[in-house]
Amino acid sequence: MKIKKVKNYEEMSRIAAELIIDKVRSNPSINLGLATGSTPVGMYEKLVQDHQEKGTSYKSVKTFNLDEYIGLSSENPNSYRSFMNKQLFNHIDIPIENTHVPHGDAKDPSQECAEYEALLKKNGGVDLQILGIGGNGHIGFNEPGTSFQSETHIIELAESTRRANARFFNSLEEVPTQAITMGIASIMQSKEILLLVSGQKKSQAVKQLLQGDVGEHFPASVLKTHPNVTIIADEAALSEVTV
Ligand SMILES: N[C@@H]1[C@@H](O)[C@H](O)[C@@H](COP(=O)(O)O)O[C@@H]1O
Repeated sequence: MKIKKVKNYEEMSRIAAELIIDKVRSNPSINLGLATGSTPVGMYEKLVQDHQEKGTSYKSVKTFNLDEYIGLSSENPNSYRSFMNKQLFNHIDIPIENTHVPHGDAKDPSQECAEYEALLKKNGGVDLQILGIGGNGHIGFNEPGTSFQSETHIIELAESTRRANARFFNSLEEVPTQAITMGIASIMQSKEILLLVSGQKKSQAVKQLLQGDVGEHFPASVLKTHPNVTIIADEAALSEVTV
């Protein structure tokens, strides 16, 4: 894993956006794997700004999001589909049919998982996957204990994850208990991975990632076995380790 140490959230967002813009310009039909959460918001803002000012086009780009809450329709403001439309898709020239987020309100969530995995394969997989990390080491919504062999599947959200994400909802009770997430194996099939980490509250997770063992107890540790991972982390996130 390559580690790029940056000053703060702003610099992390800028460098991540520059990397993506470079990739999109050199491969206009790239398949991007996208993440939600607070971490990539600044990066999306910069992609939108660049599109508006410099005209980087996403006409032939395809996107595949990591996960979605089960039970939330795409119109629900807390769905990851709404998040992506609001943060990115509505502001760039990507055809909406090129954007993929698992359907959280699918009648048969298991079938939706199988179809999402098939969709990834049919499109040749993800070229560049953007990731954030949960405080407990989750990537996508793959909670501790998830098999490294897992493909897109249904997950019971950890209590700590529901609490961390409750800030987006009116109350903790409203946070869904399950999600559909790309599996660890699905994520690992990506040709390249970019992990973004910012802030003191992620410093223990970063320490465990960099200094701990590889194992299913800490999902992000699998990234150490991938040949092409870059971590962009700010000083606060790296405050517990020396790099
Ligand atoms: N499913 C998402 C992840 O994809 C995200 O990386 C993580 C961290 O979120 P944040 O960036 O808000 O800290 O938690 C969420 O639960």
